Amino acid sequence: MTDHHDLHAFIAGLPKAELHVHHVGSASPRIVSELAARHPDSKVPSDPEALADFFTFTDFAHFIDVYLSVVDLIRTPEDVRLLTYEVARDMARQQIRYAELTITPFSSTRRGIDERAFMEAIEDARTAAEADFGTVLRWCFDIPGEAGLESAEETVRLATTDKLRPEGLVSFGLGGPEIGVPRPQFKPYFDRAIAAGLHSVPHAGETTGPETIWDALTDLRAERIGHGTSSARDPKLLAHLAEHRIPLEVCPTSNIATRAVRTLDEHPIKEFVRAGVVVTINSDDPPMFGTDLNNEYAVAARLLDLDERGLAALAKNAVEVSFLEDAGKAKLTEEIDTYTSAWLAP
Ligand SMILES: Nc1ncnc2c1ncn2[C@@H]1O[C@H](CCC(=O)c2cccc(C(=O)O)c2)[C@@H](O)[C@H]1O
Ligand SMILES: [Zn+2]
Repeated sequence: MTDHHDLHAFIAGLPKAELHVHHVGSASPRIVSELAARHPDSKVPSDPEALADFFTFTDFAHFIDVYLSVVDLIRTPEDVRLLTYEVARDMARQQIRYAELTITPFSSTRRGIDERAFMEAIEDARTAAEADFGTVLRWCFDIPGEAGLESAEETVRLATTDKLRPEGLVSFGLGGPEIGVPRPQFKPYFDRAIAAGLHSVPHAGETTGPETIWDALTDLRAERIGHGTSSARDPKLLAHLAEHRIPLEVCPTSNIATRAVRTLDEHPIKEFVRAGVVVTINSDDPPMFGTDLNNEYAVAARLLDLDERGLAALAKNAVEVSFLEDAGKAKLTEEIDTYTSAWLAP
């Protein structure tokens, strides 16, 4: 029988991949303070206690409001580089070896950051982070759906224009509120992104019902679903996800923080696994939700009653369904196996 403490230590050292985590949403209090000090007119508090209070949400709309006030702290290419590089440092401390970071370039270009300088800043941070911390980063550019089709056009343009498209870009997403923002209207933009070789990974069924997830599959040709929480209400959908091996990017603590799910014990992750759906564990906007990826693995261990082997299997799921190249996948999978065997050796 593994005790609780040992399992936490195991998770902390386990090499991991994260597939659903937002760029701005990963700004830790340390990073926020640094940005707030550069831009003292911002309404974001820099004191950690006041920040924890600021990061307590009444509902999803309130969360997006607060999220945008942190977006407002990112004003120059240097801010973008600092944020990206420091996020990678925080990831490396948790043994995150690979991450697909969701970036909303529209939010930065519409606030006046030059598009080329933006791309250079994230790419420079990516290269430096890999060299300095050993964490491999890839990008998902997402449309902030509520900002309308203008944001969709701008995002797909930035993602598919040869002179702009960053080397690390692997996928195309859709985020923000779902209520009142039907998915099918984004089909032409996803078609263009997919034609340019990007993978489709929209958020769906986080704050709306299973129909949104069907739309994401049918119209946006989703290869993985961000959250997909409400699929638990549709057995046919669960069977479809399982049969076609469409993974769900599950973010348990996020769902509680934004009030998409009432309590962790009511989280449907167990139903997903029971239905044979591939699940991956993710942190979404970790400092805003008072969590990190290690804590999300601990939550998953509790909800799914997992031991070390079960946790290693979850970590390997994420590697397998990631958009990392095959050699990188094989290397990280082997690292997970080696670590787990060494940990369990008598
Ligand atoms: N749990 C989440 N679920 C969904 N999305 C999440 C989650 N966490 C973080 N996001 C991010 O929030 C952004 C939302 C930004 C947005 O709605 C908006 C609307 C109008 C104007 C502007 C602007 O910038 O001017 C932005 C998304 O693109 C996404 O990357
Ligand atoms: Zn998300």
